[in-house]
Amino acid sequence: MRKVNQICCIGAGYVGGPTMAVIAKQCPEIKVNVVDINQKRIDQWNGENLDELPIYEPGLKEIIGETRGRNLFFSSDVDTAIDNAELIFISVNTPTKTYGKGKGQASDLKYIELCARNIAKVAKSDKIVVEKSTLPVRTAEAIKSILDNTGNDVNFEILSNPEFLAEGTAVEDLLSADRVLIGGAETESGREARNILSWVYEHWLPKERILQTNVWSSELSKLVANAFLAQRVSSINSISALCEKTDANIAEVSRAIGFDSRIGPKFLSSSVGFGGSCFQKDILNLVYIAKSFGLNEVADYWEQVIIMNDYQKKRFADNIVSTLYNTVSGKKIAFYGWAFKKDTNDTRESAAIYVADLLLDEQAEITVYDPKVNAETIYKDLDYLNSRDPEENRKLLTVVSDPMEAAKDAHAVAILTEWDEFKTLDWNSIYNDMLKPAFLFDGRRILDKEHMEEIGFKFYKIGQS
Ligand SMILES: NC(=O)C1=CN([C@@H]2O[C@H](COP(=O)(O)OP(=O)(O)OC[C@H]3O[C@@H](n4cnc5c(N)ncnc54)[C@H](O)[C@@H]3O)[C@@H](O)[C@H]2O)C=CC1
Ligand SMILES: O=C(O)[C@H]1O[C@H](OP(=O)(O)OP(=O)(O)OC[C@H]2O[C@@H](n3ccc(=O)[nH]c3=O)[C@H](O)[C@@H]2O)[C@H](O)[C@@H](O)[C@@H]1O
Repeated sequence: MRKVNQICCIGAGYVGGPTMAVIAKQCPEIKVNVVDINQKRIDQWNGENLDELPIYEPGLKEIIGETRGRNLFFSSDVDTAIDNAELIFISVNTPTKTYGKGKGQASDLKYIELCARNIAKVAKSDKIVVEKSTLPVRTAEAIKSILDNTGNDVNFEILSNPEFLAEGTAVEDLLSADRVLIGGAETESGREARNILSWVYEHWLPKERILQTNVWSSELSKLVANAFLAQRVSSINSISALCEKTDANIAEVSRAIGFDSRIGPKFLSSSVGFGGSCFQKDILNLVYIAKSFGLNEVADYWEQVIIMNDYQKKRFADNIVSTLYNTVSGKKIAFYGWAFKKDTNDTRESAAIYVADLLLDEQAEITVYDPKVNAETIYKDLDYLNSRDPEENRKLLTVVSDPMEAAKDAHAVAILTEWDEFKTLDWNSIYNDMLKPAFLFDGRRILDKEHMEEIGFKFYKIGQS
């Protein structure tokens, strides 16, 4: 079987960086070039200080330390990397469109198309092009058409190889993936290409976990996997609202249903709402695709997952306002956490952004503490919503590097991210430093209600009355 010596990955982001680092670690004989047009990001990947990589993921800096300069290279020289590689991963962003047809729902494929055109322009020898980005079903057709019609008469084989890692556990997820999915054409060259990609993963994963399908099943499965995962979160969050009205406890309900092996215990933690760059984007894309085929009932069914998630974020913010005597104007509210989940510095679509925005509309004064997210990112997230002048955002919201400072003289503390360190804060001191009554809103269910009430807090925990 043919093997490959050089791999290139276009896109050095949350997927490209960790995925290629793990491939480089597990396949020392393969040279892996990760390229990006964002020079700043490349410089950060190449930086001396491994604590300042552009992406924070547990275990990542150790792997970068081991492989960078050995068989893992980061560069902005996209063309040379394409030219040298036999296998090219496309791992660029595919955000929701913000303009034109499909605005607000369809995926924006302009970066994908640019990559395809770049490959077509540069390639002088046969290439296997791998869709690593999450793409609408049948995108491979468009990529193939661009490559075949504008190329230099070389043969391109397109594979779909969606990524299933979750942020915060990316390295672990890559090293012991539940499965790797490879979709390819049912032709001799298609099968050969699939086997070559499978060989890369077989360096560390058992062959039974490497699934091969046709391209369209692979592309669609990625959207469906995210839709099913998000649906579980919205389902349990819908029930959290009911628990708060009925004295049932969402943790007990989750546990009780999760014991059923057909349901299973994972992804049943009620929260302030799911965030992250992909759940919402991928479901909206699924909704758009269904609509474009006239499948309106299918589209409505999945759209409800997003509607429920928006409701959960709004419910949390509304509850803060109504509990604080129906006004938060001029009141200091401390936000613990801004990232969309623990162990990542990623804030894309984080529930915290939307909760903050709703409270800022009510003229609250918010002070944010997050162990991994900086002020620049937080302001960028808020400004992006365009709800008020950027100066107003900076006036009403401050960012601090100490949780005690955030809580000082606050009317309320709200937990937006489940960082482990929040569980062991000195909650007695926090209580003492706050105005009374001191309100505590646990949007991640990480604190013990009885204990917090013993300290003196007026405590609200999502999914529990
Ligand atoms: N973030 C995650 O946990 C996961 C993301 N995905 C999917 O993977 C894809 C990438 O996501 P992320 O890594 O989070 O995005 P990201 O935004 O972190 O990284 C994408 C990178 O691609 C670069 N880029 C864009 N166009 C380029 C071009 N023409 N040439 C070279 N570089 C270019 C950008 O500068 C950026 O650094 C998306 O389709 C996403 O849906 C899939 C699984 C997990
Ligand atoms: O395509 C993607 O981008 C990735 O999306 C998710 O990964 P990620 O968004 O990084 O993180 P998750 O652990 O799935 O969490 C997503 C959101 O749901 C929330 N969540 C998760 C689980 C849960 O029980 N409750 C809950 O509120 C999290 O706090 C977070 O805000 C999927 O889990 C990955 O398999 C997928 O590859």
